[in-house]
Amino acid sequence: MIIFQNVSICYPNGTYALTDVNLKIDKGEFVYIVGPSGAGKSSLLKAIYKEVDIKKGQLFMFNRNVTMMKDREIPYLRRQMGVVFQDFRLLSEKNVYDNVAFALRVINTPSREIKKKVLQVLEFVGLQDKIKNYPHQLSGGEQQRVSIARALVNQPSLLVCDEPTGNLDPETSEEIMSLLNKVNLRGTTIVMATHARDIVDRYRHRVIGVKNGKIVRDDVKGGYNNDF
Ligand SMILES: Nc1ncnc2c1ncn2[C@@H]1O[C@H](COP(=O)(O)OP(=O)(O)OP(=O)(O)O)[C@@H](O)[C@H]1O
Repeated sequence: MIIFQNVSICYPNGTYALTDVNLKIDKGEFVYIVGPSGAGKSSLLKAIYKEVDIKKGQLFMFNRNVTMMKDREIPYLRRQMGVVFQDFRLLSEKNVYDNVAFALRVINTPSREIKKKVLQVLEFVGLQDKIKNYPHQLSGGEQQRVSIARALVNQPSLLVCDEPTGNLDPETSEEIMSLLNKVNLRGTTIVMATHARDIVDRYRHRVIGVKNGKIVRDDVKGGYNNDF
């Protein structure tokens, strides 16, 4: 599903965030990206959702070479994935229903289909009773559920999560993790950058360690460890 071949990423100011990264992620996998602050975890995710250019190497996604993809093609690629951030990034002036529906409206989905899909996904994340609430009327965990619902409403095969539990207390983080596990069990591939040692140790999945822009470990069902 995702193949990095000797990928390097360099920001406009000359900082190399990834150098010569080789990585293959198969359909259906759940992969943690771990590593110290500034290691390149978010940059690796940004390469996947095409927010940064690839300086060197090749990136293949969904059986396509997307390395030099034209800007106008990027929205079509992004429709095949959902992205979840630490800070939720909800639209504060829209209620739960409209935050989720927005993702479908921008691609001109018929309104009857929007209603069906939005209600289904909100039930899946357990927010069917809060559809009229605004983000400020929700807890952090509920806001993250809305952002997961928004990421999933278009039924993507890939979910990219950048520190999805970074702003949540341990108990709420557990709830979000069990939701993400449920998503993965339905067949969605998940790539998740995290600093949450407890979570990586408790919900065992493949662990990729990044340090100084390089992959330094890749363990099947590994724990967090300190020595990356
Ligand atoms: N927009 C940018 N412009 C220039 N350099 C950047 C930019 N974004 C990140 N960097 C640099 O790229 C490197 C990798 O950053 P990245 O955000 O990918 O790390 P990270 O592992 O996600 O860190 P954290 O755990 O703190 O979020 C760092 O040296 C960072 O300073």
